[in-house]
Amino acid sequence: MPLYDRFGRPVTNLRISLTQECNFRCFFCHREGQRFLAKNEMTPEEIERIVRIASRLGIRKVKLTGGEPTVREDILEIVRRIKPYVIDLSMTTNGSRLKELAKPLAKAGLNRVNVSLHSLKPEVYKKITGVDALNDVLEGIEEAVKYLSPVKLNMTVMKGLNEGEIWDMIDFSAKTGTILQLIELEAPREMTETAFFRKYFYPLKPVERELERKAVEIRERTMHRRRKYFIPTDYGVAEVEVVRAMHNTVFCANCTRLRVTSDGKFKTCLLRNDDLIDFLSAMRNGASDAELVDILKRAIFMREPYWK
Ligand SMILES: Nc1nc2c(ncn2[C@@H]2O[C@H](COP(=O)(O)OP(=O)(O)OP(=O)(O)O)[C@@H](O)[C@H]2O)c(=O)[nH]1
Ligand code: SF4
Ligand code: SF4
Repeated sequence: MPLYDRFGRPVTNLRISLTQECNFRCFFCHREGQRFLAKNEMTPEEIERIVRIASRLGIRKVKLTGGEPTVREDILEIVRRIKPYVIDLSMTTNGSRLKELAKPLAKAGLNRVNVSLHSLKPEVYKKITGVDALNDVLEGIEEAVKYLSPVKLNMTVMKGLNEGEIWDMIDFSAKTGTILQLIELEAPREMTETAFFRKYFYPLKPVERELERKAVEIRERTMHRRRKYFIPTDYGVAEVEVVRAMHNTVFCANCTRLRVTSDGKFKTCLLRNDDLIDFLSAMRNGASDAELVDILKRAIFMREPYWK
């Protein structure tokens, strides 16, 4: 049985940032909301221990994130160590190393991947990510579909950059047998009035209306109450999920996630930074499992919906 927070939300997912390092330089990167660069990374043993403890409290879904998780040399060991405690073990990646890693990751126990793919145009891709890696990523996706299905493609939609590619991307996802996630740019409250946010924010509500009109079927996930649209294309039916978090009270009311920063702190919300609870120091100072359970429970108690 999972634990519930004060707002009646079960906590069933752990999103673990393995590193803040990344081989890309996306200009809008939020690094899982971790504002300060941390070099102090958890070891595979420490990651395994916190996953084992969380699994005892009903947290059986784990997502590995970053930075870029595959830049860690010990990524296969990490996956191998935590898989025994996890039902759904997934990773969010930029896809640049998937061509060589998809098969070994699957063998180590990874179930699925989400790959960032913001554009199919090499020049736009480079403008967004800072690297000329579109071909590598496309090859990585092809490999991932063989071993880590279902593969989700994450497209953060930004005004003036890639909003004109949404329908091409829907075709591409049908063609490749992947699921497309259209993601609205998001930021904490204090940043929503910045020139940067105003410049790139592209609201997805109108796109959702169009998807609604074209869909042959619509399903709703319990997680965030996100809607998934089944859209007919020339290549078969595409599955399109919309991630629209900004000012979305329903999204937050159905959030079941707890985050772990790369330097071993629980983080209760992507958009908050006043909510960090250090467990790694306690672990390194000899804390017992029972003490770590208490720290985890404290983090769950602190959780609250960001948009209320
Ligand atoms: N505000 C908010 N945004 C989120 C949250 N989870 C994911 N997102 C957004 O969705 C993007 C893609 O998330 P992913 O890491 O692919 O994970 P996911 O799609 O949520 O997870 P699965 O569907 O279970 O694979 C992130 O970069 C965020 O912008 C969340 O809990 N809160
Ligand atoms: S690939 Fe991901 S972690 Fe790396 S810079 Fe881009 S958004 Fe950030
Ligand atoms: S409370 Fe809302 S903003 Fe915070 S992590 Fe959950 S869904 Fe995201």
